[in-house]
Amino acid sequence: MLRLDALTKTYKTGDKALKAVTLDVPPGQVIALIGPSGAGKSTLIRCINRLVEPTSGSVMLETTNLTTLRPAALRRERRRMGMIFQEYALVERLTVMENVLSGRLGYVGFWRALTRRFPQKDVDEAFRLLDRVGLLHMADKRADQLSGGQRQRVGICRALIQDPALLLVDEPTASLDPKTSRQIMRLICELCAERGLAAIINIHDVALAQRFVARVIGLRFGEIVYDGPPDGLTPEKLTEIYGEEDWEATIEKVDEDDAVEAAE
Ligand SMILES: Nc1ncnc2c1ncn2[C@@H]1O[C@H](COP(=O)(O)OP(=O)(O)OP(=O)(O)O)[C@@H](O)[C@H]1O
Repeated sequence: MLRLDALTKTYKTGDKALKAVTLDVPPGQVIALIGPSGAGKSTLIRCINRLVEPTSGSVMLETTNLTTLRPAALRRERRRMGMIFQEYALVERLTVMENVLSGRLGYVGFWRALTRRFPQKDVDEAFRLLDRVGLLHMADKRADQLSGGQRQRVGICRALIQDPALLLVDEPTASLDPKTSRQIMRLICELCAERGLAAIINIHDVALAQRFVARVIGLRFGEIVYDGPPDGLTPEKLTEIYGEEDWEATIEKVDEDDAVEAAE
């Protein structure tokens, strides 16, 4: 459903953030993107919806080449790509419900958006989504009254109400504690499975990636150096991706997490 072909990004500073990355994402597949700081993970995610303009190569979303679209057509295609951010990107002074409905701004007309009069079906869907993520009782609360985990749930609802074909998720748990991180990763993966939604999740926590997804992509210096199942991430592979470190500890941590999870 998504194909990146020789996708390259060289920033004006000369940084080669992506070097001819080629990647196929089948419908409904959830991918974790791992790699050290500066490997190009955020750049890859942002080149897909062109928040960052690729230097060369192509991004095909189903039959549409996103890299050649003009602004109006790009705006339409962006509706099909929900984005979830590390810092949630909520409007603090708006309510939870208003933040979720803002995911529909790409669909409703200008005047409706200005007066925030959304169609009833959008409001109904927002209630359904909030119920699904356990935040129905918070619908009227202002975003600035929520915890980090609750904010991210609102961010997830806002992305899903777009009715996307693909989720682009940039460090969804980087600002959260370990238990909340696990809950958020599980929620994202469950929702993708329920909706048959494909996702690319940029996540720096290897143990979390290994725990929740079936396919992991390892990036290093803008190139894919691993593409496979989580249990193929041996200490040697992780060293290849990240450089020297004691990976036995990370891999064991997954087992420990299982025990913690079972106890919770
Ligand atoms: N706006 C920019 N201008 C110039 N160089 C940039 C810009 N954004 C990123 N880079 C460079 O591109 C490379 C990849 O950065 P990117 O943020 O994509 O990596 P990352 O894997 O997401 O890292 P992190 O995990 O630290 O967020 C780095 O060398 C970075 O310095």
